[in-house]
Amino acid sequence: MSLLKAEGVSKLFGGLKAVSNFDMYVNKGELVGLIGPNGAGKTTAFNLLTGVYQPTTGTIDFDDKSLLAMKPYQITQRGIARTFQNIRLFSELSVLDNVKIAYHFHVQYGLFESVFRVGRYFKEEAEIEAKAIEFLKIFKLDDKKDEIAKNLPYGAQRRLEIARALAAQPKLLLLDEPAAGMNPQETQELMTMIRWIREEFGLTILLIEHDMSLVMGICERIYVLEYGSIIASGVPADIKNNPEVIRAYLGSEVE
Ligand SMILES: Nc1ncnc2c1ncn2[C@@H]1O[C@H](COP(=O)(O)OP(=O)(O)OP(=O)(O)O)[C@@H](O)[C@H]1O
Repeated sequence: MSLLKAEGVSKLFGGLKAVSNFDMYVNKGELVGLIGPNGAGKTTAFNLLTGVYQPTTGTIDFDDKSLLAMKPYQITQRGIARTFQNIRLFSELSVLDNVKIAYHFHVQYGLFESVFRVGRYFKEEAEIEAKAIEFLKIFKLDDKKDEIAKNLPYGAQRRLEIARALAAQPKLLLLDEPAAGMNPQETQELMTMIRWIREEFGLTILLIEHDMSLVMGICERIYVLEYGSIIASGVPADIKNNPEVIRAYLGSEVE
């Protein structure tokens, strides 16, 4: 059953068709890749799926309901969390606070209790902190919980952004170039973490990535975008050998 389904989606910026007649689905529990050369429309597609942009044409359904006209925060509440190509952390806050903030939507205490800090407030704050630390552990960040986010090395900031997205308890996680700026060893570790969280949390994951070893290594299905249109889709072995894909990536290895 598809959790996410986009049909005939286009996005025009003035005369430029950044995304054109985009059809894709992601089944529950799948790990799907979205690849394509620079400027192909990958981030625009993510921005359409998360309500940052409204499509010029087409429909987007998530969990059997339309996402059209919904604001990004409403889409997060519906169960889609994402990371960004250019990391967007609360850079002046601690590592721990970055993850705790993601629980906002789930916190149950009312205004009285939060203002006067009584009863349930303390219990829930303690629970939130314990859960946030669990997420930090998954991403090997628990020993850095009190550091200011902006002082973390780049690879750790990327992992923190994923931990924060996960803390929003999404059904679908969208990762925009999670391995960007990571060295091969960090990329390998990240692959293991992505596989693990998918299993552990029963997540569905859609990721954009330029690192072909990561895409080919973990994705079950891949969509290839070029000039805003999907030129191929299928399992990694088929994508690797697809002449259209090789042409689009002319000069670079699809391995
Ligand atoms: N807000 C915008 N206004 C005008 N044009 C835009 C806007 N956002 C993206 N574009 C254009 O749409 C096209 C697709 O851009 P997009 O960032 O989605 O590509 P991408 O595949 O994510 O690229 P990259 O791999 O370099 O991140 C590009 O030509 C880009 O210049």
